[in-house]
Amino acid sequence: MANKPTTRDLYPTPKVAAEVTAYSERNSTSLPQYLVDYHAWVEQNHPHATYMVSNLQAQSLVFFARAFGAKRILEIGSYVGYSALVWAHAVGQDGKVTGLEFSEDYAKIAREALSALKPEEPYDLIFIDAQKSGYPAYLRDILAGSQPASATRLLRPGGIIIADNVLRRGLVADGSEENPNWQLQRHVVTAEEDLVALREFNAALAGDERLEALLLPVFDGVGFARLLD
Ligand SMILES: C[S@@+](CC[C@H](N)C(=O)[O-])C[C@H]1O[C@@H](n2cnc3c(N)ncnc32)[C@H](O)[C@@H]1O
Repeated sequence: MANKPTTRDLYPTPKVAAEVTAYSERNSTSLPQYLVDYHAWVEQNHPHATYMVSNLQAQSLVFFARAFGAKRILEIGSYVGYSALVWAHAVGQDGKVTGLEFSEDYAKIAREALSALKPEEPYDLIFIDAQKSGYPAYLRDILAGSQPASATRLLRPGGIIIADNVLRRGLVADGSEENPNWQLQRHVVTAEEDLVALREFNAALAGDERLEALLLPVFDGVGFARLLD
């Protein structure tokens, strides 16, 4: 019996993959026009526009947030606020979104900000989309800050963690030189320390008994976890 096709067999050329993405975007619930316009404006005016999630990924984030019933969202890594606006759209007027973004010495500032956060109510969803080498520390801080007995938890029981870019063009799973992205992307997109940190993060997500985890090979790799306690 033939094996099920892999992602590469399913979308074997960049053109097919682009058509599939555009088709999926058209056949998913639309984003409001102001979000699409803001994304396009950032693409035209900011040098690091590729930092942003795509519009299709934004559509998926809105869907997940609403399906999870998330009303209070913490985002680590906001850049110029596109995904924060997307979360705000997802949660609506009675929701709350907190975005963390650094200027200098970011990891330290963000970790301090994260540790200093004492929300009146725990968050329902935490989105990690910041400096990749910090992912294991963010996860440790989230778990330490969400102890079952604690009166001021960061993430509620049953709360969701979503982490972006956890596969880094496949280099996290296959960091060998045979991976064509090794030459192409390694020095542009990611550093070896990022790959090491992302492997540690993915293993921690899957291995922690307080979490139920799912790593989806969509976009640049999206890690999901549900906090059980
Ligand atoms: C991939 S971009 C975020 C993109 C944004 N989530 C979006 O989709 O529109 C990552 C951002 O995280 C910021 N950053 C990196 N490490 C951070 C940290 N430890 N705390 C807060 N912000 C951080 C960077 O300045 C950068 O703007």
